Amino acid sequence: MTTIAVVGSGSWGTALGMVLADNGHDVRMWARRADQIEEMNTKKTNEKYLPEVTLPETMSGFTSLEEAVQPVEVVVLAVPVKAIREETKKLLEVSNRPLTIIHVSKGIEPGTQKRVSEMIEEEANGHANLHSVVVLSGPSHAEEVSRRQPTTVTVSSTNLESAQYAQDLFMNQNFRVYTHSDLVGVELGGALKNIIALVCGVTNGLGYGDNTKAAIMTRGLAEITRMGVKLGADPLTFSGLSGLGDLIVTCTSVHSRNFRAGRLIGQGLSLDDVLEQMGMAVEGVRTTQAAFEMANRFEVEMPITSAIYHVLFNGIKPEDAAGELMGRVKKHEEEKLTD
Ligand SMILES: NC(=O)C1=CN([C@@H]2O[C@H](COP(=O)(O)OP(=O)(O)OC[C@H]3O[C@@H](n4cnc5c(N)ncnc54)[C@H](OP(=O)(O)O)[C@@H]3O)[C@@H](O)[C@H]2O)C=CC1
Ligand SMILES: O=C(CO)COP(=O)(O)O
Repeated sequence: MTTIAVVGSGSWGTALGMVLADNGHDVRMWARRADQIEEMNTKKTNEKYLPEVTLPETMSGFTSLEEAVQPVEVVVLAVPVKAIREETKKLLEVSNRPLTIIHVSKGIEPGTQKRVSEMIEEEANGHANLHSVVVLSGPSHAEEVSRRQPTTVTVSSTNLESAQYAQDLFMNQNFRVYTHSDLVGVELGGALKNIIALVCGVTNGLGYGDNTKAAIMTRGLAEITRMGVKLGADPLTFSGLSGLGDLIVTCTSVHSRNFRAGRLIGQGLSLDDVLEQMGMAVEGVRTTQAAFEMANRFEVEMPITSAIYHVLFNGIKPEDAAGELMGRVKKHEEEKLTD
């Protein structure tokens, strides 16, 4: 039995806390809202994020980050990407133990174009108590994990032993965990598929059907792979769980917030209205901005990312963006990814 803190008690943090509790670990959940912690401790529910789910007795909630992390050497960091730097900083300040941080967030930071593990390492600069950073990613909606439905994910780290440690913590009969050595590819796949899911949602909102969805998913994977290879990832990683696997689940599942947000945009709502209506992390929006910057910076062609960027941030109508994509110059489908 290991004592583990989960920082962030939204859908994903809560579902992963349940997996750890099922595995016999003592799980200390942190949330910033006192009413939520009160609910989790007394009613054993988290109605806002995972309705109709009962939390295990071995999950306890804390509003004090210090209290939550004080006895632990492993933290699952489960906040939206925009909160990663702040929570990492606070976490390292209040802990006096060597920490393994398992991050589970899927996105890239606009402005810096950093992956989440890079943001964590940057914030830890000067702190002796960061032992290692692991990413956990793959096709895994919280709603299904919390109902103990068979799910597979991948963990990756520059420190293989830490990835194996995370694998052992999470692995059970319903939750199968693979290790992977390509940290860059695993993080990029998880982040960039959210953009493609947004676009699939937009096409759905426009009334387009399955041909369009298949086109966006396939050509989306092509541009994710193109960018990944440019940044040093193994192209094969994008055919794995954290690439194609997560792309499939996010572009096709009713649970996907990115897909649902995209659908509302396709139906004509403004981005602000959509984000307010969703009330949960829609990571694809900020990651679209970051990926658009990366495409320009590294001169990588990402036409689908570019189209949704102009829809989200420049007022281009979704149907006009679709027309632009279809009217691009003739192309050969196969491409050479490396020089
Ligand atoms: N949901 C899923 O199925 C999956 C999600 N992920 C990834 O996990 C990450 C978290 O997503 P998810 O749990 O779904 O998001 P939710 O929207 O369900 O929950 C977000 C959680 O983070 C907290 N939070 C939001 N902003 C801040 C902040 N600035 N500082 C501290 N805490 C904050 C929220 O607290 P409050 O309630 O107080 O606002 C809430 O507890 C995302 O990167 C997502 O892509 C990955 C795989 C699956
Ligand atoms: O990453 C996810 C499933 O693997 C969750 O996707 P959404 O954030 O779109 O719900």
